[in-house]
Amino acid sequence: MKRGATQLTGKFITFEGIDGAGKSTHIGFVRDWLAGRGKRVVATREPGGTALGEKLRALLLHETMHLETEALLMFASRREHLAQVIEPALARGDWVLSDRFTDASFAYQSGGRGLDRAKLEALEAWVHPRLQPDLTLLFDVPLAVARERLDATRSLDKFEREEADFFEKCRNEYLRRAAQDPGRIVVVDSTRSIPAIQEQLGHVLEKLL
Ligand SMILES: Nc1ncnc2c1ncn2[C@@H]1O[C@H](COP(=O)(O)OP(=O)(O)O)[C@@H](O)[C@H]1O
Ligand SMILES: Cc1cn([C@H]2C[C@H](O)[C@@H](COP(=O)(O)OP(=O)(O)O)O2)c(=O)[nH]c1=O
Repeated sequence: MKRGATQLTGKFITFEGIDGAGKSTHIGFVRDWLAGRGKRVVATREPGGTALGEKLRALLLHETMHLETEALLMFASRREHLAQVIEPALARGDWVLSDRFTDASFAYQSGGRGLDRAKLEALEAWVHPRLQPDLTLLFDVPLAVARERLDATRSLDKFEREEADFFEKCRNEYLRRAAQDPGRIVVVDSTRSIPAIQEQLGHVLEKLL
């Protein structure tokens, strides 16, 4: 994909879905799948992925703040992440796997919390006007399934403690975006078994090689 003046040769894959949908589980599989085919892979996450970004992540996940402050800090973390990690890796020809990217801001800050979508579009146009993921894997599960998986595993952060209605709205915004951009966003039915999902991921990845 052409991304403006700099020639970037690696591929950029993002992993999205509501909390507990299975993103972290499948990033490991995709990393191993690509490494097995000789690709150099950088696995990273948002918010975070840099020293500064991880500090912003700690604030974002644990402090109460104004909705616009939250959106701005998500994009501040992203700006640093692009400059320090994503763009240099793509320029080297590495594949970048990011646990969340800008679709998460639309799903959570706009879908979930109700921020005007136009404000996020403005931030997106500022922070990454030309770069979009080559592929976004949207792990989709009904809320009840995600909740059950999360409750079984870990203590919950600020976002994960939100009410059911919040996640329904996040999920709907993700699905709306997927319907609008089916060439980039692949919806993965994450209610299936892990091996069944991985078989689908293998087919999707083959097409990117
Ligand atoms: N398809 C699946 N079937 C059953 N359990 C799953 C599946 N995918 C993930 N899990 C489990 O659900 C929990 C949450 O998955 P995780 O990958 O951490 O989600 P996320 O990163 O999207 O929040 C983990 O314990 C994981 O092992
Ligand atoms: C990247 C991003 C994440 N988030 C939220 C979604 C998640 O609840 C939280 C952290 O994401 P995540 O890394 O998926 O959490 P975990 O490590 O617990 O699986 O940040 C946003 O609200 N907006 C964003 O732009």
